[in-house]
Amino acid sequence: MCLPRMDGPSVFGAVLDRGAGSFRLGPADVRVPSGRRYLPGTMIVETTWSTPTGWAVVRDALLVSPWQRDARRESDAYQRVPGDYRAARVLLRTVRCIEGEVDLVLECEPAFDYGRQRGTWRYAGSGYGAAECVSPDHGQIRLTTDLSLGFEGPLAMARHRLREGQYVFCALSWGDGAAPDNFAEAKQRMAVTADFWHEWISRGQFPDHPWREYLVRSALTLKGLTYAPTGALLAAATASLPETPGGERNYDYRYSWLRDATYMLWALHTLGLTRDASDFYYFITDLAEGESDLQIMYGIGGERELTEQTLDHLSGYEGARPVRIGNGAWDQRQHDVWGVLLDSVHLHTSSRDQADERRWPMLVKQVEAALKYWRDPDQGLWEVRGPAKHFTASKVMCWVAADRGARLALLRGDLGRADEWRRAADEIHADVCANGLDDRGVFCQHYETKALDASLLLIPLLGFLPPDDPRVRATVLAIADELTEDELVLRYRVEETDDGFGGEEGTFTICSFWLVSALTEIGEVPRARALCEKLLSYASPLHLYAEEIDAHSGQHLGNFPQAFSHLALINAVMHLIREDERAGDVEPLTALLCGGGTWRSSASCSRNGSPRAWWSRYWPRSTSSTSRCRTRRWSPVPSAPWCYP
Ligand SMILES: OC[C@H]1O[C@H](O[C@H]2O[C@H](CO)[C@@H](O)[C@H](O)[C@H]2O)[C@H](O)[C@@H](O)[C@@H]1O
Repeated sequence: MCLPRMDGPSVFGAVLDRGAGSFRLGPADVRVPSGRRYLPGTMIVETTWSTPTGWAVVRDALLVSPWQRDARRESDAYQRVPGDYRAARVLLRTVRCIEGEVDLVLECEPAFDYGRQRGTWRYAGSGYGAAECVSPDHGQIRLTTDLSLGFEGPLAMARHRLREGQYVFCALSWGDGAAPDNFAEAKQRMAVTADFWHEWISRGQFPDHPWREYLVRSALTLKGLTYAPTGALLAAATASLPETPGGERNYDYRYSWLRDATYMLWALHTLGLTRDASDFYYFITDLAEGESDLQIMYGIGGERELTEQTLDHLSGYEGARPVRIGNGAWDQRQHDVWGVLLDSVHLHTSSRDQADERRWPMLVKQVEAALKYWRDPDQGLWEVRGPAKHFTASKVMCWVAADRGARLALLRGDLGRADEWRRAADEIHADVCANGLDDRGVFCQHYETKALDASLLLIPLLGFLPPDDPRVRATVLAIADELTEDELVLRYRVEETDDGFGGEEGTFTICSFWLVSALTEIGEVPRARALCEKLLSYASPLHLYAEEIDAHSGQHLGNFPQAFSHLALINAVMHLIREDERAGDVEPLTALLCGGGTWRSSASCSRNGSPRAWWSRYWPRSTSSTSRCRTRRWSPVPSAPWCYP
């Protein structure tokens, strides 16, 4: 747990070193729970314990509260428009004994500043139920409980025999967070938090399908990675969980990458969850105004410098060192950055038929940057720390910037720019097709290699070429056959790519889910379905995914939960569900998404803001009603013949 923000220094960091702070509430004599789950549709975790004497259920939640209209504005005040709820700055834990009796123990041992500083406990008030732990340099945290607390050095403890039907709570609060005073209030505030999550998730449109729960959990996870005061979206909730057991590929992902964030919005859009997008665009617009070049990533408060350092006092997860915070990629040049932003804005703008005027100058700058730099080498979307290369995927993304820029310019009636950017897009397209292929007709990692790279699975997904193009088919199948371990996809072969680090890495989950989508696109549906089923079988018991999977052990590797994996899961699963609909297995999802049982005109499809399936954005499928919707949408923009009728 990191305070006061998700990118702050940890207070409980035992995952990276047993001495770096921990907080346990559970049975005294059992360490492994019988089961864990999220309460459906929420971010409340429920852990069930079986002990020799009875059963207990623990619920944990970061509380969300209705916004207090008279709330004081603080230094970390909202930069975005406040909604009805805000983070309450309280971690609430409740315990109920459901059978027999359970000896309960609470052990709270904070270690501030990534374990570098111990605090001092003292009681707050006249009883034993409230205490605060004060650190010399890092503020304080408070514990409020209906148990009786005592202190053993840096450890606050409570012991209690809980009998059937009894319940207790404890709340950890910080900043201006106000903890509940008693169990009744705790229960009520847990219910408000559940309401918040239920309200949010019910804005989405989820197909009635056996895989629905994977979609719901992925969407909630992406929402959980939102930093509401600024609109920033985090790549993952952790730092330095290793990509190789015992290895050195340990990075801090508690930042906002443009790439990760805009792909997150793409996935949420697919499910009809579009409202979070505008906050992120305002976040980026603020940053881009006054800056000549947009960075590839920012701190979640908009910080520009994210200098990497190692925390050598920490032993690392299962000994994987060094532990890194900050991220050395922050000042890299990665040429996909303009394309991901333009694609995302284009998707959201065209589905709403409205554009934000303030955003346009910022977007113009991004297209111009893509056109200025696309001929240069870069570090690529995998952020390699070896020499810059002419990465094929980066050039494709520059094409995306020009292509989406041209479409947006046309929507605005800016015919001059639309024409100029269309011609630039065609030039980049031709360059990629001339230099990015090997002699088999397979797209390669960069212009001077024959190595494969899973980022090229984006070619059909972003509409650079249609899925029935032989080069697309050859690339997708080459990756499926040659860049996999036990069918799961590597982002590249580490021995063929100088990424600046040693050692192996696991298969990249985003790439495996991209392969599901790409195989579906090229018509290899049984293979896509088998891979998707396999990937879903690797989900953690809470349906969460880390960045990577070890293909041999199934172990999740890297930071956790990782937005990349979940956003790609959403798009892969929706690809296959659409195939089911096309085969007539289930009610057409497209009809559900457009808000009724029958298709309306393309105009109503877009005007009511309903999300047309993202996969149908670029190429017509002659028999589907989606293509009617799409055909009308795209027809004014002149481009490659396969894109438009
Ligand atoms: O490959 C080395 C790089 O690995 C990390 O980057 C990866 O995570 C990013 C956040 O999800 C993602 O945007 C990127 O595409 C991934 O390759 C790490 O952040 C980099 O510092 C490191 O160089």
